[in-house]
Amino acid sequence: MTEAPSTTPKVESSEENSSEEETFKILVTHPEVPQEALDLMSRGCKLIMCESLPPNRTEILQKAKGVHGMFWGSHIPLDKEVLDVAGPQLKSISTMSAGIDYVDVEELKKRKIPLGHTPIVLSDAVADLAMGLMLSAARRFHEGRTKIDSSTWENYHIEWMWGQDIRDSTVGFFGFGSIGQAIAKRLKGFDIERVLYTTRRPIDKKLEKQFNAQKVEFHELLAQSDFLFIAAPLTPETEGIFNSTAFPKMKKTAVLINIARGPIVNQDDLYTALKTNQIFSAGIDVMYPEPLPANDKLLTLPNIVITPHIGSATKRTRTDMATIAAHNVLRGLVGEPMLSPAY
Ligand SMILES: O=C(O)C(=O)CO
Repeated sequence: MTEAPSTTPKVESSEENSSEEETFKILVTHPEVPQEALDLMSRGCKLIMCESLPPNRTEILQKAKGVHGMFWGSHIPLDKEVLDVAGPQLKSISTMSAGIDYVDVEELKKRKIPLGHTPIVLSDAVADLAMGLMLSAARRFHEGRTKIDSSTWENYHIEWMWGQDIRDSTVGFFGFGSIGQAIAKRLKGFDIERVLYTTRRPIDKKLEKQFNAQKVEFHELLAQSDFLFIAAPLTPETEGIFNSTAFPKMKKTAVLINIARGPIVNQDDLYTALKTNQIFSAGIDVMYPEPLPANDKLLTLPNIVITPHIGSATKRTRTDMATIAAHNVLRGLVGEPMLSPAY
């Protein structure tokens, strides 16, 4: 990779004639950050490693004082308290995630601290998982497994375990950024009829053409989609938007897939929609809370496939995310533009 900053990160010493060369200190908030990223950062900087698993806020707060950079390796809230504890010398932060809903972005902007994150590089892995959820929810993988376990395998019925066809379907995207487009690319082999989408930001006309995609209003997306992917960030506008008002507008045969953030869907309302067959099924990789308690009522339903937030969980993807986050932090320290700035 050639993304290292053009100068070696060094603190400008405030002491005249200081003989001791000071180096930047970077707080690494997760003990399992891939070695490639640690090697990059430790070349010119001193790493302050957090050791707790699961990562814990108390340890982060204990170790944050006086650091210049933060490699934020978990989804623990990154807020005013953390920034206050760290102090005014803090000049660069990167998350190791695409979503930054757990970061107080306004507070960071106010303090003029650059923030990096790691979108794009995970889009393929997340899209692969989304395809898996789509197929397994459409064709009832989870329910099928329970039929085997309970010796109720009854395929002598012609209509037993009928699922939904993907060919000739209308696929909707709530959010059509990098992840949505990676899913649409994969769908090209499935002979779907058309793609509908909603987005905050307009997308390139060339992309619309490439995916035969059409921008629609949210209510049309709900009414027309046979498969509906949620691939948008969690914001005050998207929180809870899939709720008891939205589900009755969807087709009874619709399959909902969420690989973005749990709270975009009102989970109680999703439970009711699945239980009462307002929609056919769902496949979700994200939910709330995470981890989902083993006694959560969603887990009692036959028509939902649930994975434990593993969208980006492959060795290559997580290593790339960590490496990009490390470059972001290093670049922020020397005042260079980050590889993938969040703003
Ligand atoms: O990077 C993120 O935001 C994720 O949730 C990865 O799955």
